[in-house]
Amino acid sequence: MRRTIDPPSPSRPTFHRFGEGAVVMGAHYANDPAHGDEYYTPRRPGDDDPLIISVVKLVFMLAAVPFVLLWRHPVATPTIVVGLWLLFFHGVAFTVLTLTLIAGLVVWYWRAPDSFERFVVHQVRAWWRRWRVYSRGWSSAMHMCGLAKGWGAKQYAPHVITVRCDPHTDHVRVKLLPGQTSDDFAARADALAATFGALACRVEEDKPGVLWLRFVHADALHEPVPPLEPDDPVALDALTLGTTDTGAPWQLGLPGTHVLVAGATNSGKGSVIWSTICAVAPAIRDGWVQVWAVDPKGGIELAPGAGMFARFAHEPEAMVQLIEEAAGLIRTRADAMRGHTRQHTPTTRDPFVLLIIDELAFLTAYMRDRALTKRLASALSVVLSQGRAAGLCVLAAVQDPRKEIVNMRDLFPTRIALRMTEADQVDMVLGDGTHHRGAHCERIPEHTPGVGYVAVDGRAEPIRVRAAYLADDDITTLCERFAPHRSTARASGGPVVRAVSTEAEAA
Ligand SMILES: Nc1ncnc2c1ncn2[C@@H]1O[C@H](COP(=O)(O)OP(=O)(O)OP(=O)(O)O)[C@@H](O)[C@H]1O
Repeated sequence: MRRTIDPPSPSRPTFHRFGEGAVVMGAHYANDPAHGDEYYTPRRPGDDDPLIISVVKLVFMLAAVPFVLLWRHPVATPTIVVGLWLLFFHGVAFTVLTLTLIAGLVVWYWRAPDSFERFVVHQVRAWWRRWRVYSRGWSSAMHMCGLAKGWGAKQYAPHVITVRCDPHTDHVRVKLLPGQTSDDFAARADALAATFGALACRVEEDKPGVLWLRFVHADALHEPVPPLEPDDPVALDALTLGTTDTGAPWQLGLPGTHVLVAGATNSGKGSVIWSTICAVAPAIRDGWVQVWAVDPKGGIELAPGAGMFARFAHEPEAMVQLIEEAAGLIRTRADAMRGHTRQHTPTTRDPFVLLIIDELAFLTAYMRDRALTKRLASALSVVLSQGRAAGLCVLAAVQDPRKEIVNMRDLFPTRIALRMTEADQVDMVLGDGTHHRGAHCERIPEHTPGVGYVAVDGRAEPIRVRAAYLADDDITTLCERFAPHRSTARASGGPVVRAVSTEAEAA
């Protein structure tokens, strides 16, 4: 016959020592195999609290309910609370109107998050930043940065006109004090950035007496830009090569200019070259743009794209020959154009030529053969001085922009400065005063290759950009998609042969 043991009263827990049975709180059965499996019913802590503690706990639990609801139902809870509050204090009509407005905002955010962000989130952030940052401490910040002025007993600070925000930058439009110039602010840019807790402050003149202070809080160019799908048909005067730090596309025009890309080793000069080739690729396929490529680094950088090139040379003699050919083409075109037109129009019979020279300094300064150097200098001066009108654009990369290395620097109207080793190289590339106006190329981190500054016509301040990056696979894909038909370009140091254009083929 089985013996039963009555459970003890829950209000009076029984404790046992190990060996005698399990020590548990609450109902207990002795660990006696003769009476079946041991079990116990654990009691929740606090069951035996005095009344006052239980009441306090209950109050805390009730106070936590709204937070728990908000946590679990972040949209429904505030909607119901706001709805009830409106209904109670403002009546039905107002409640319906407000809830409709809120629902409209929710739908806007859901259907078009980009425009919602631009017109609502950024606007609210701008109001907040203006009130919190650019109003309260503004005068004292200007004073501390040496940008306030005194007249008699009074002190004056520049006036904030507008504040705009995007995810990375605060744009503050400021009216200068009499006697101030944008250079005064540019000289204090680092101090302004530190005062307002920004990574950098860029100063841009808006109109006389008014400027924009761009306080950069996060680097919009931190992440690499993936390869960009080229426009088809190609617009040669607005090729998209990457992105600017405002998120806008970085566009470059080739007709009527030559482009110099300067940057230390591994600064990403190759990415500017490949982004340009990618942007003109559909026109290469269609035959009205040709790429002639010169790669003094033994063909390593440009060889993967040889299938896209009408000419390709990487041996000293062949490279000089190729540039002489370009000079010859320019002379022929100039003869044909004289008296008819002043600007070349590209066609498949007479295509626009993009002459790419990777590491120009090798050709101009480091080539040992003096005869070749002389031939090169003469051909290059024709190409750079007369090529623009004749439908030829030189895109050249250089590591060292010093005058003695690139003595033809001034013949490149468009310049791109990537990461540099020294601050004084910036003005050599982008022009006097650009470093002072914010093009701090020596501060570009090594881990962001492809980031640089570009001087833009009509704007005193350089813009910060990042070129799209094409990995080897992307270049292979590009060649497969856009190589011109029956290209006869060869990756060799020997003579190079013109690619057959579509129109010429048809003929
Ligand atoms: N735009 C870019 N975005 C991300 N990574 C890049 C970009 N451009 C280059 N890189 C990376 O940086 C490395 C060096 O780039 P690249 O060869 O273009 O530099 P470079 O300036 O031409 O150097 P060098 O003068 O030594 O030839 C590349 O292998 C690539 O990994």
